[in-house]
Amino acid sequence: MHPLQTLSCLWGGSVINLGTKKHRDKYFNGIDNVDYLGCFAMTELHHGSNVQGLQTVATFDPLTDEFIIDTPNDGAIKWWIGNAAVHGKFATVFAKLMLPTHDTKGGVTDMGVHAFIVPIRDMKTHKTLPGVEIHDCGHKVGLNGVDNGALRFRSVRIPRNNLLNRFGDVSRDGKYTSSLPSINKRFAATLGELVGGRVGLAYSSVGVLKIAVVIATRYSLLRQQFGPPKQPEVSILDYQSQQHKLMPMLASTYAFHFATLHLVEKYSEMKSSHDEELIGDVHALSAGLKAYITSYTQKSLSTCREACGGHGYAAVNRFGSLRNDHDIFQTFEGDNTVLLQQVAGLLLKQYREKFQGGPLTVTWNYLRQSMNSYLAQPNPVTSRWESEDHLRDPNFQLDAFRYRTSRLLQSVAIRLQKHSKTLGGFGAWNRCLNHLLTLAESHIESFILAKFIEAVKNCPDENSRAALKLVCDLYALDRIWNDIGTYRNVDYVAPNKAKAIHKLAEYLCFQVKNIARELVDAFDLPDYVTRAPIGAQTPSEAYSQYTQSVGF
Ligand SMILES: Cc1cc2nc3c(=O)[nH]c(=O)nc-3n(C[C@H](O)[C@H](O)[C@H](O)COP(=O)(O)OP(=O)(O)OC[C@H]3O[C@@H](n4cnc5c(N)ncnc54)[C@H](O)[C@@H]3O)c2cc1C
Repeated sequence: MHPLQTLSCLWGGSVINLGTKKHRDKYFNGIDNVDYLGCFAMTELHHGSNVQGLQTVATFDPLTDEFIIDTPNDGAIKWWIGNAAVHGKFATVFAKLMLPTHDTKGGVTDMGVHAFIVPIRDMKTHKTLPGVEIHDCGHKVGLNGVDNGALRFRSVRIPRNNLLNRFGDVSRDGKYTSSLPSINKRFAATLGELVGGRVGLAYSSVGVLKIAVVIATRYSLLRQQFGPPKQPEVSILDYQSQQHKLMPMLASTYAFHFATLHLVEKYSEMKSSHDEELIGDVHALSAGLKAYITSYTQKSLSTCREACGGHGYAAVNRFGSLRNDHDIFQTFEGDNTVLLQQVAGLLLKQYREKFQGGPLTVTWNYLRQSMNSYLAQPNPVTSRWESEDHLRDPNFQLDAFRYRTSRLLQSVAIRLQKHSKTLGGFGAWNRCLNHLLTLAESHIESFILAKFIEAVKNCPDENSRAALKLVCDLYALDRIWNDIGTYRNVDYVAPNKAKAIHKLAEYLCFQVKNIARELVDAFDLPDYVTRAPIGAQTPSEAYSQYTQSVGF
């Protein structure tokens, strides 16, 4: 998805999802035909991740039936607001809703953060409206095709109807009503409506990863350096080290492809059914997959650049711009470290509910089955099994992933309980933070593997199924090997089995290399999408396109 589309989704999505019929009637067509270009103004100079710390205020004036939007100090200047500096006509401004208390002292009550539609430029002249001050946030590391602006409001008056009132409303006489009982519940519902952006980012990040993997793999097949004495040079993908850099990445790209397809499906199901359980699932999955995949892609972009040597550094071959433009995917729509903590928090909630006998939602269901067996010691017999059939058995692979998640979950729950006695909840959480992040990543990896295994099983064509199975096995065993210390520490894997896993993972890298061209071609990305001469689909054209790009 193009960043501009993400931006219009954020602005449009906020009006549609946080507003009610009157807002949809008034704004939908204008948003849809881009007459009403707008922006999503949540972040402030002093607060990004901590949305509840926002300081912009919207005070209700019962005399005029308006809200007055104010930036009380420099820390509350809206910052990084996409589309604000150049094109935006409207902004969805997140501000604390203040209601007069009707006492003699003229006090106000803070009802928590709400969203308001604030016009920022004149519809005809495009001039900035009175009371609104806008500046460009300046040149960025990447994504400079989209402007990001800073906004200050000085007593900007907007009609009461501009409150996006799906989760909380103010009546003509200044009374607050909401179907949700507390500020925290309203806040969660408001942010919960914004998961669409994360779904889009997770999906687009896989798109970026595909482009990078396609370029690096095709070039690695073409490029030749060294070889046995008096024999032709070999392709750099014949080197074990190059296979190790790129083939698990190719396998991960396939794994993420299936996981994000599932996420998009669940998201559209959620949008039509409004099913509570599904909403919880999609919230956790979108946070986890966005964080996990965008971090992985960002690291991979550097690996691909390096894997293509000097020519990988030529701007025309795109790794630099992909790396710069994608980098911020890790931060916007929720910082990855913050999002993973939400996943860990939800896992702990499920863990507590399990022990209180409550139901588990579908995505987490494996915890019910696995927790019981994993609280016992690993089986000393299976921990030694090392045959290829066993290691390539999806049951073993999934069991290993889920075992790790369950152990991490159980141990962090115990640690949190212990530390909270002396450090309090916040301190205990911070003491266990790295453990919690590992837990969240482990859960997401388990989910991704489960979806990959399902995709292999459902693949109708026998040859493609065999190829996918190979790729899936590489994904699983490479991940287990990466975390072999954890498995060894608890004797889930005995030394002989650890060795066998490593050997097989290396062999699978080699096998996947043998079908690497077909695997990248299957992404069906034409040259006008990859746009990197060294990654040209027709190998014979790669060098000539590249030399032409510098003027030969
Ligand atoms: C190009 C760009 C476009 C953007 N577009 C928009 C937009 O259109 N609208 C909008 O409202 N915002 C936008 N943003 C803002 C963006 O959403 C925020 O930057 C993002 O949410 C992160 O917040 P922050 O910058 O305050 O980071 P911080 O929260 O200050 O994070 C800084 C560091 O602290 C760490 N950290 C913070 N809290 C915790 C914690 N609890 N535990 C552990 N570590 C923590 C983070 O992991 C990070 O490493 C944009 C930003 C950029 C750069």
